[in-house]
Amino acid sequence: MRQLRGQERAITANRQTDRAFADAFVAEDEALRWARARAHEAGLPSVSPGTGAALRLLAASADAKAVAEIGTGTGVSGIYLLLGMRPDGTLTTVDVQPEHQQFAKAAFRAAGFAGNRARFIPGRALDVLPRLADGGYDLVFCDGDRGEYPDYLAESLRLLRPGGLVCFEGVFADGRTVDSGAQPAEVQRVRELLRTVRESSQLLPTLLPVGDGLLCAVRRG
Ligand SMILES: C[S@@+](CC[C@H](N)C(=O)[O-])C[C@H]1O[C@@H](n2cnc3c(N)ncnc32)[C@H](O)[C@@H]1O
Repeated sequence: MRQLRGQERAITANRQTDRAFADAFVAEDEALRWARARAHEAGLPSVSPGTGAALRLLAASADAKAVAEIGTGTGVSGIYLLLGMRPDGTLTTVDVQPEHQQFAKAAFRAAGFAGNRARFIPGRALDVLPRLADGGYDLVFCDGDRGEYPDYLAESLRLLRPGGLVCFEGVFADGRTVDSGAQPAEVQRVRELLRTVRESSQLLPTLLPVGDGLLCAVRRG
């Protein structure tokens, strides 16, 4: 392997330090720590504190009343979204594994959210999303199967109201998205998503370097 020179090493270290600093900037309470611990036990990734805080901020600035989430997991991202949403807002969250959703349900309760703040739908995203209302959502957060991200985009554009936001977690794919070596189909689908979002005249995008990369775009009015 090529040896890193001093300056390159310094840049790498600074980026890692900055990322860790941004994550440590976010204070997580007992409910979030509990949800993270359940994810860790199940071998499941959950959004980083920095990504969670970005989602909370986006939900708040969109004054979100209706949010759809693909990939409930154990509820880490869901807690952040609920914290940013209006107090009368509802999170509709989809996961193919109902046992993950049971943990999320308990985590939302521990975080102090009333039961009617979240609607849990078990099932595969591409089976469930077509049943959700056109234009009925202020924000759609995608954190399910990366190989399906371009399909989630098509569904999200239908679900979002004009001015609504779509976000995709993990678009760096642990550095594989920018790696010039051969990559699996899942990474190629993420690249396809990035191209489509960047070239769409319907969307105003940005790629936030939080966690494993959070691609966000506003659907133009
Ligand atoms: C990375 S985890 C989600 C973590 C969660 N967003 C959090 O931060 O706590 C991905 C979740 O997506 C679910 N999933 C995977 N493929 C799916 C699909 N096709 N449809 C719905 N859910 C899916 C998995 O069961 C898993 O719970």
